[in-house]
Amino acid sequence: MVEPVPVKKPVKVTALCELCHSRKAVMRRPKNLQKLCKECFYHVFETEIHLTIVKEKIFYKGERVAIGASGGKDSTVLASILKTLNERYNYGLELVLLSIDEGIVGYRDDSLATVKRNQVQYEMPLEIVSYKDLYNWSMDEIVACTGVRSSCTYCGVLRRQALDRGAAKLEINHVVTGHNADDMAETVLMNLLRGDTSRLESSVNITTKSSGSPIKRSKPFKYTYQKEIVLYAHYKKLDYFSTECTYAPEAFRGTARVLLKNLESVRPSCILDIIYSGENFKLKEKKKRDLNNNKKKNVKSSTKESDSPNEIEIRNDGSVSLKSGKDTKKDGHRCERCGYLSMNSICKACILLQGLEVNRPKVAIEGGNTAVDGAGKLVRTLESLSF
Ligand SMILES: Nc1ncnc2c1ncn2[C@@H]1O[C@H](COP(=O)(O)OP(=O)(O)OP(=O)(O)O)[C@@H](O)[C@H]1O
Repeated sequence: MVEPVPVKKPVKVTALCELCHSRKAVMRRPKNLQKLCKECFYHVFETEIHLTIVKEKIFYKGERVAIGASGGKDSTVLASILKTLNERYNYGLELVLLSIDEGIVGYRDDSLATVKRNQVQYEMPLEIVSYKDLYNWSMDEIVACTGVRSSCTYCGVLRRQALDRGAAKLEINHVVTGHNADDMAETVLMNLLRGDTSRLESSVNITTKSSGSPIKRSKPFKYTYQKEIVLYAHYKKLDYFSTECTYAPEAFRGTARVLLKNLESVRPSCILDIIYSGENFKLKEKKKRDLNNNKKKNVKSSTKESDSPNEIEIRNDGSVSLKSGKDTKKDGHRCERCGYLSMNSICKACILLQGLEVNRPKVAIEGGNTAVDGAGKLVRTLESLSF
């Protein structure tokens, strides 16, 4: 009997890193599928963020900067990398962690514990500002009053102001957040799909400001892929909190996220390409005016003009948008209710809070959770808000 010839298994050639050509590649870089070793990945990841900071002139030497620290992966990597770059390139920044406690039991209390550990790990001071102290409402109470569906709108408006107020308390004029390229591309897609061309134009700015506020907000991760942030945090063994917020993500953003993930899987560069398209989108002046006029017609529920300059718009997907009205003032004006800087006579946070106050006794009497999911109920809730 003839012995079978042993089949030689092909020798597995381990891929070498495409940058250093000497170390073993351990990953395919999500942005361009390049095979890289860990060290080269750290190098390109950190250098690209440094180049964005320099090119966009995000900081000036000696600036005091507050890092919006939620304890999640993005802001934890942001704190870690700003510490590294600040030391490596001598930016001369004074970095402070600024956390907002929205009052979401079982979520924010746990993530704040992470930020407190980060405070020690990165040797940065930490300031915590809570919704309850600022607004006398926690997010849990707000959701009990208005329902889950609009929670992101309330939380977003209140958080932006809370970050500004926290920074002002620290006498800091610049807040950086961990918003990344995926977040940017999602926002562009959402505005595009809604036909919200006026927002589309400004949604890709790397530095922004709330109306009337002296505090800048920047996004050093504007061109940084979420998957790379996760890989960096993983390889560097950073201490971060990975649980999703208890309340559902903004409904339409979730849809845009799924769409973006599908697009990314067939063409990784599409995230940057979408941002690039957003950056080059410019409205003609006449179009801008026409759009503003058309928007007024679409408003389903509006505040009394004499009482408040803002309007609430309920979109088809059930999400809520606050729009600036006619009574717009110049920078440096203060909200008539809370006294905080605002371009309108009443700031967006106060508009929302006033509506909530009307419903607070009802929630207390019913003693239960009035949270509702349906867009119809949300519309009724908003219609019942009086200003
Ligand atoms: N409670 C908070 N306190 C301070 N900053 C916050 C807070 N929540 C969000 N931010 C800032 O806004 C950025 C974007 O927040 P978002 O809610 O989209 O979370 P995310 O994409 O999961 O980010 P992260 O992973 O940092 O939590 C965060 O990276 C952080 O800089």
